[in-house]
Amino acid sequence: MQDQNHKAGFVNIIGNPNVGKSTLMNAFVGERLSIITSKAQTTRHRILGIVNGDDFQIILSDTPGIIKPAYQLQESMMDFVKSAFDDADVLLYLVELGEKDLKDEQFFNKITNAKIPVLLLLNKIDTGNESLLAEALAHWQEKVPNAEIFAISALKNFGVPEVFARIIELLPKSPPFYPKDQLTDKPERFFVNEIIREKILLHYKKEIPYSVEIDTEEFFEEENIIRIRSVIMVERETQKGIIIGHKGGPLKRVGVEARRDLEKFFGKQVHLETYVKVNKNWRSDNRQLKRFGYNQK
Ligand SMILES: Nc1nc2c(ncn2[C@@H]2O[C@H](COP(=O)(O)OP(=O)(O)OP(=O)(O)O)[C@@H](O)[C@H]2O)c(=O)[nH]1
Repeated sequence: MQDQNHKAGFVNIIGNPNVGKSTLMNAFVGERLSIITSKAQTTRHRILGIVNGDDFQIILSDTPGIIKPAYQLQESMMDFVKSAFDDADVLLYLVELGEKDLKDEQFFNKITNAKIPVLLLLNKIDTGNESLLAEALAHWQEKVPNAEIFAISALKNFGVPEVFARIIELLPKSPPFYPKDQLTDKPERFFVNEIIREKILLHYKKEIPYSVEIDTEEFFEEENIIRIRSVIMVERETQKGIIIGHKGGPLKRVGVEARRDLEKFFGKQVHLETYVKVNKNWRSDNRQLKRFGYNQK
């Protein structure tokens, strides 16, 4: 049954490059032990992450292109920008301490005229002192009178919980937009592990899949490609030989098939590197089990 009090909505993060958007995302997500999605591309927003709680779902996205100089903006781009402002339930305008320059007036006017709540997050306050902070607060209050201002340090997680709480207050009552059970606690690496594991289940005899754990050590997204390095962990040297197989053929097949599925899943080209490592008796080691998410105690 749907909880009548459930809240859900779209929160759009805007701001100049390098002001700390990703760091803020990580602070939100880390704190709630929630998820970052598979960077789902929708027509209007680029979803950065979804933070789920029992009674809320925050869908965070940013608006690429919005801060580019006006001369680069084409008509269609302006529509895009407009829709980003209209569709969001809350706007997070991220600035950093010391930043004053408003490079794009049109964009700035959209913020000051926004019909939805604007939270102006003054980030990186750990880099300044009190007088700089006071000056910045006064500056932004005057420039964006419709905004609620929060002084934060995304890196040090200072002020972030307060922003988080305020966002939840501002979200409209709504059922979740994305399935919560499928997304909670499952970062991108989890999906990578699952896809590789599935191929191992398909291609090896019974006992092997149960001795295997996948650990994705690297997940690095570039503009056109995602570079992934995953370890296939086994308990014994003999299992390593079986996984690699005759002239490496079976392992190669796992890699090729997993990569194909990963490309479908992430909607992007994937470079996947897999290697096999013996981790003696990992299944009997509590610390290891916890690391792989089996033992939550
Ligand atoms: N001192 C300090 N540094 C921060 C803080 N937040 C972010 N940074 C740093 O600022 C730099 C840029 O942070 P990102 O989170 O990558 O910024 P971004 O806005 O996502 O950058 P783009 O995606 O390139 O637009 C990194 O070196 C961060 O470590 C903060 O609160 N304090």
